[in-house]
Amino acid sequence: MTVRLPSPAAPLKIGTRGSPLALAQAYETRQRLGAAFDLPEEAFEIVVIKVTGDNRSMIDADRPLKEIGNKGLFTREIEEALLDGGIDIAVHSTKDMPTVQPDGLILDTFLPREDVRDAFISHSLSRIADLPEGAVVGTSSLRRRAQLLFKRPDLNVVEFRGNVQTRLQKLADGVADCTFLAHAGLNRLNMTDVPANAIDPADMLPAIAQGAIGIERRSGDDNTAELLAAIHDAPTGHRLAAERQFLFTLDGSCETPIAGLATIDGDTLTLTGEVLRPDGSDAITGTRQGPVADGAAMGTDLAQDLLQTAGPGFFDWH
Ligand SMILES: NCc1[nH]cc(CCC(=O)O)c1CC(=O)O
Repeated sequence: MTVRLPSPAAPLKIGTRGSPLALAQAYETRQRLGAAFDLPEEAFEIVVIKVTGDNRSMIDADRPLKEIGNKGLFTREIEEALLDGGIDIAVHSTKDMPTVQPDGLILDTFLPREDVRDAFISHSLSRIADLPEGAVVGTSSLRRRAQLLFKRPDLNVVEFRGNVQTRLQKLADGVADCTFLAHAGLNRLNMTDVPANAIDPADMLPAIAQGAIGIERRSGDDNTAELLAAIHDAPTGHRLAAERQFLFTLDGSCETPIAGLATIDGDTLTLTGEVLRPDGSDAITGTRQGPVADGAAMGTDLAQDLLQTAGPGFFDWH
């Protein structure tokens, strides 16, 4: 089959949320598709879709899965547009995506991954270890909160809601001594003036799929599948298969903060995962290593192992 290319008369409709980060990700997708098939910008139409999550103050992929995870708070309207044919593809931060897609939709295209690390943001300090006893940390991420309290029970964690700009303003106002953001977001928005220092994943394991743009399509749409195959990054796909299968298998314990990261070195994939009690009183980590193609099986195995170690009481915290 020869692929049918979009054109200015019949553009490929790219659906996205309207936030600056979401738009930057949609533009990157358009740019990569344009370059792969030598197409002008006008062969693509960016369709901005307002989503339920955008009306809420606490948008964060690190919320408990029970709150957002498989309800797809951020994605429902976009997925409806995709199913309706109002758009042809949907561009997402994979970190915000449920591990299971609605019937009729497939999420299997991933762009080359950006920086996976969290960034430490502070006007006066450069790393977590610099925080004085009792320092105030601003974050609404359950994961970051639990990870920090696990290592530093002395810290005072306060809620930091809203978008990147709002959170940075709070920091400038002195509401907290530091905050945290995914470094990928800062990079994609070219926010070079933000006082950010990348944190080693050994010190703060990132969220599943952090830094990875994922593109969703209709399952029967073979032409679009063929277009997307040209921009899919296989190593990123293998890493996310491991991380997202780990998350999927943990799904039953949906109130718990979860972190995970897969890396590839030659033919070997290494998956590290972490589950924590939300108050940071306990954390369990583990690692699996194996052939790149076995990532999903390693994700299942590691998750089952951590659940076993955690035992039934681990996730009862309230
Ligand atoms: N929680 C919202 C969200 N979803 C994706 C990113 C950053 C980009 C990415 O990880 O791909 C962010 C912001 C953040 O966590 O600082």
